Amino acid sequence: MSDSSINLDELRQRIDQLDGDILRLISERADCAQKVAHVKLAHDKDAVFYRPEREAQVLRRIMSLNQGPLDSEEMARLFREIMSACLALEQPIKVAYLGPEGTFTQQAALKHFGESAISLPMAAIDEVFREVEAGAVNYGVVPVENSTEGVVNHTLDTFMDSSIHICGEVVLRIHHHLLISDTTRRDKISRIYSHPQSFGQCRKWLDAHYPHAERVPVSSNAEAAKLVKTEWHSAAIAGDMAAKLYGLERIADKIEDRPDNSTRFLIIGNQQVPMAGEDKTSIVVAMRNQPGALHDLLEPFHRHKIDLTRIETRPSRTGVWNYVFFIDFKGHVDEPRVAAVLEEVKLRASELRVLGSYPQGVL
Ligand SMILES: O=C(O)C(=O)C[C@]1(C(=O)O)C=C[C@@H](O)C=C1
Repeated sequence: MSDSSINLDELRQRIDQLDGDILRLISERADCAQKVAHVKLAHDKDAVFYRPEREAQVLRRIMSLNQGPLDSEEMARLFREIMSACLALEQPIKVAYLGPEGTFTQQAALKHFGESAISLPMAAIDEVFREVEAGAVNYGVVPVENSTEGVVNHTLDTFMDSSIHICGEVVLRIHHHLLISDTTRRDKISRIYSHPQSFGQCRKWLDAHYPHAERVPVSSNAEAAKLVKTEWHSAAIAGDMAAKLYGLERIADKIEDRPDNSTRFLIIGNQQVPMAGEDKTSIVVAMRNQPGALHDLLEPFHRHKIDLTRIETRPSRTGVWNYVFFIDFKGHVDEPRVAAVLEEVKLRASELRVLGSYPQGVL
């Protein structure tokens, strides 16, 4: 036996030993989570099992303890899955997302809740809201803004008619690929299907590589991938999940014009989330139509040194809501300085609603 094979055997024995230890520790952890569930139920028969603030703390702690060789994000992803399985033991979590299957929103849902969550596709954003409001699912996931294409107006508009809370956020790096099926003639591609936002995100690449192909907008990237299965002269722009789901081949990878192309998704639910330590708050404010309204609204944030991360204006759909602003800022409503700012804003606005305070996306 050569030296290298002795080493290999020894190393594999060590790995077997470690796997046994990891297995025992994960089982012990799962046992603890089950006990946590009993404690929660003993206090409240309608106990809430999913705790976004605790999950964010667990993942941040793992990332700060990690010393390699795996990188911290990779390590956090492994713990994400362990926690997801532990939560499923407490209560299987149902999550509605903007479908169909294979969309980036499904990818975001799984990134946030882990693979043990039961994810259910919905045909439209308002359907995701409705399912959560009706209690048919525990949580929902909807896209809210893309770094290249901007805000998803439909999501913001739906918040105006809903009493739902934001419980979390997740940011997903969006990589688009050009996909074909096994029957596609790759030298004869004359039609490309995708979602309008994805066409927007890959405009320059398409102009350079397929200037003459017809660009056909469809309701989702997954739908685009599905259509390509049956057409020999068509391709689709979609992500990894859709490619795998429909067994398509990637003939060009990462064709988005901006390498940092990412989409932010919101987790919506019926629960208010306690402070995690690094939180964000989203509010919607209606101001009367008068000069200086926006300045009046923002001035208290500036004075209390609160960091705004986003502000969007949407047309009001009722008489009362003249100007409607969606504002995100760092901090939690339970922090005194945030509570003070909101008190001031309330005096200046015709309407103020806190959509939610929630942990800043960790992964
Ligand atoms: O700490 C809790 O409340 C738990 O239920 C345990 C646990 C975990 O596995 O760490 C599981 C699910 C919750 O969402 C948060 C954390």
